[in-house]
Amino acid sequence: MPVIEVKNVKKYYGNVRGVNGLSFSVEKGEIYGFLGPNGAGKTTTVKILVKIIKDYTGEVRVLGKDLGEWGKEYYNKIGVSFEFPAVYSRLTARENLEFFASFYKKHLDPTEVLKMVGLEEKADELVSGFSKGMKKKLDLARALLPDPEILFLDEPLEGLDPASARRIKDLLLEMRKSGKTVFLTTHNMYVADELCDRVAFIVDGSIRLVDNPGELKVKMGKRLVKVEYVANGSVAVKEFPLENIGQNEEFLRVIREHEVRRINTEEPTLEEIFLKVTGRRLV
Ligand SMILES: Nc1ncnc2c1ncn2[C@@H]1O[C@H](COP(=O)(O)OP(=O)(O)OP(=O)(O)O)[C@@H](O)[C@H]1O
Repeated sequence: MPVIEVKNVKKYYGNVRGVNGLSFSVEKGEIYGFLGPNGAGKTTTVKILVKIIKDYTGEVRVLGKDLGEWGKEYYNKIGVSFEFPAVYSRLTARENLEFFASFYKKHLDPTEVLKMVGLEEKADELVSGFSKGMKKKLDLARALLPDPEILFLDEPLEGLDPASARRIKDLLLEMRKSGKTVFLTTHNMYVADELCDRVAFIVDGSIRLVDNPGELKVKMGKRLVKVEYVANGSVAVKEFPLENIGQNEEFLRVIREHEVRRINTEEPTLEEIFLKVTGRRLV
């Protein structure tokens, strides 16, 4: 069942295209990655979905209702964390969450949420002394407070050290298991590849391609088998198409007649696919 349905959405800032003819849908319980070059329209899309931008044309339905029909209760159903953390420096981490919690009728326990993002030991420290990564984690904690059905995250792992990033990735995977939906934007292809059930490539304000990262690699790349073997006393390398490898006479000859050192299958990375689809460089 789709929780987000976007049909032919357009938003212009004067003459400047934000998004133009954007259509996609996100299923309940998936981690959906929105990928695209700078200026493609990712932030514009998220701003439309969280009701910051209202003057768009086209149809947007979230959790079964037209976006225009949702009132304040919408913010009990969604959690939003943008690239730049929206937290107060003069309060402690716990005070921040208690403050934001006061806006909700129902919310998770701030101490629990701090534990979820790995900030329990910093709970009573002032945010003014927090690093960029700690603020990012606190902002995610803030987004988690209403126990939202859908989480909108802009570059959720930006600035996190590897251990923190792992913890947040596991948290997002756990949320998915419990039926929550995560909509994230990122420029990090490894993050997208590891976390996302589907990725959408947005170019010039509309979607160019949507698929599962694993499927994409099979479809977009010619999969090759690379064989390293010893010939005349030195190591040689040959590549063969993976398709029907068992019937490939040349491949069979090489592995029968030589000492084989290594056989690898190679597939394109999501980064290579991104560059192919968008025709641009990663920034
Ligand atoms: N407030 C605004 N006023 C005018 N133009 C804007 C405004 N916000 C965005 N734009 C323009 O709309 C286009 C899409 O921008 P958007 O921020 O949605 O892209 P993005 O995909 O999020 O890019 P990035 O990866 O750099 O964050 C860009 O050309 C941008 O300059």
